[in-house]
Amino acid sequence: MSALAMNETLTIARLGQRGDGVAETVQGQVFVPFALPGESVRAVRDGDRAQVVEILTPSASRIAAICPLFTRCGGCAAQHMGEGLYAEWKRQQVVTALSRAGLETEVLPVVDAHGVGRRRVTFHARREDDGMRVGFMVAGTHDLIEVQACPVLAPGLERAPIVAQHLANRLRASNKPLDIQLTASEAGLDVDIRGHGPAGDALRRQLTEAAERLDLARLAMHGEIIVERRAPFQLMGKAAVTPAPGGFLQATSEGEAMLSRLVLDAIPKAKRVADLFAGCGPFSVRLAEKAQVSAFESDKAAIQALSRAANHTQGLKPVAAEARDLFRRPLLEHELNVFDAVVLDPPRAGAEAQVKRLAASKVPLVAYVSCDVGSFARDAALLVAGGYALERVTPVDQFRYSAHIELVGVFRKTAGRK
Ligand SMILES: C[S@@+](CC[C@H](N)C(=O)[O-])C[C@H]1O[C@@H](n2cnc3c(N)ncnc32)[C@H](O)[C@@H]1O
Repeated sequence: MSALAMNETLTIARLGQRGDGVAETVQGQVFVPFALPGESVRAVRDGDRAQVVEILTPSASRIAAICPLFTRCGGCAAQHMGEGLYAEWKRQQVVTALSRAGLETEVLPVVDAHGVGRRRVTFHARREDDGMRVGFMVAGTHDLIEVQACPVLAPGLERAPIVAQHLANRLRASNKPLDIQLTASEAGLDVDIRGHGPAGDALRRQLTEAAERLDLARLAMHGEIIVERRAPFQLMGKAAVTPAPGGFLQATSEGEAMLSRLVLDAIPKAKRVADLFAGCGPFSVRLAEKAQVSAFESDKAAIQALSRAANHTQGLKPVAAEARDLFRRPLLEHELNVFDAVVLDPPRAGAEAQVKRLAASKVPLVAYVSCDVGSFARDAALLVAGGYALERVTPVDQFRYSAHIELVGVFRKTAGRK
């Protein structure tokens, strides 16, 4: 904190996008982590940020955090918000982004999709004087905080902190900072370690022995499988999908099911559907219960996982899966026009190149799943300019207590290009 730090009383006017309280002062906005609208707080200010020293008048919406590490661990931003305030804060992020892009539509209430909790967690590990330290990053620092249990994780990840510590200890000789990602699957823990570099034969033997001892389903390094004792799978509709190590997965299984339901509801009669940015196929395998699906995705391993799952699931209509970079080689209008509906679920950057082609197409319905309200609003404006009406947006919360929000937007072609 600088020598200019000041201790003063601030009144919180609203919540910022990341969940900080925001006070309006004569010097401009001040962001106050863990303060709520309507609260008066004594705080130490440093530039446009301030740390609460004392809450003078607590908000009626303030609740007790469920985790003793809240405010120290960087994982959660919003355990102190009551349910109503929390849901409206998340919904407003969507409303604000759309209105900034000049878009008007119905934004439905936030759908809670936490379910039994997050099915994937990444621990950071690094060597310190007294051994390997394993934990989460402390918010805004490079410090690690050790975590014995994390209440936002699914029960299948209960052993995750112990497993991560054990694996980190085995890898201590490398002296490298590691990311240890653990995913709860139906067959047990699926682990992928990053940061170590290639494993030689001796280390592979050691890790195989560790996987036995820890009863892991699969252990990989940098996405390369060291040992697969049982194929780790996720149930997606009627399909059992084994994602590639470290491959994308929706954060909760409830979130994946909810996003899929919203997508299916948006395009109920479609007979030919394109699933763009399909990942390992959670939408494709569910859509294929009723429609012929063409899936596109840049990650070859994800496409293989999708194809394998679709081929092994009884009663699905054909699923054609193609590895394709949709930023560089988006589907063109003539390729798009054969579909009754297009589903797209791009990464945070959105899908500008693909959406420009979609805007110029004749596809009647588009279901756009997004994990970033800013890129969604930009892309939505392009679709609207191309003659689509944005009928509704449903925010979906699968990252409980974080500032993150997902959504499903439904677009219908109503006119030619404007
Ligand atoms: C938000 S994930 C969605 C995946 C899938 N729909 C799901 O629900 O699991 C975004 C996907 O886009 C893929 N992706 C990223 N960049 C891409 C690109 N340039 N072209 C095609 N796919 C891309 C990622 O590999 C990832 O699988």
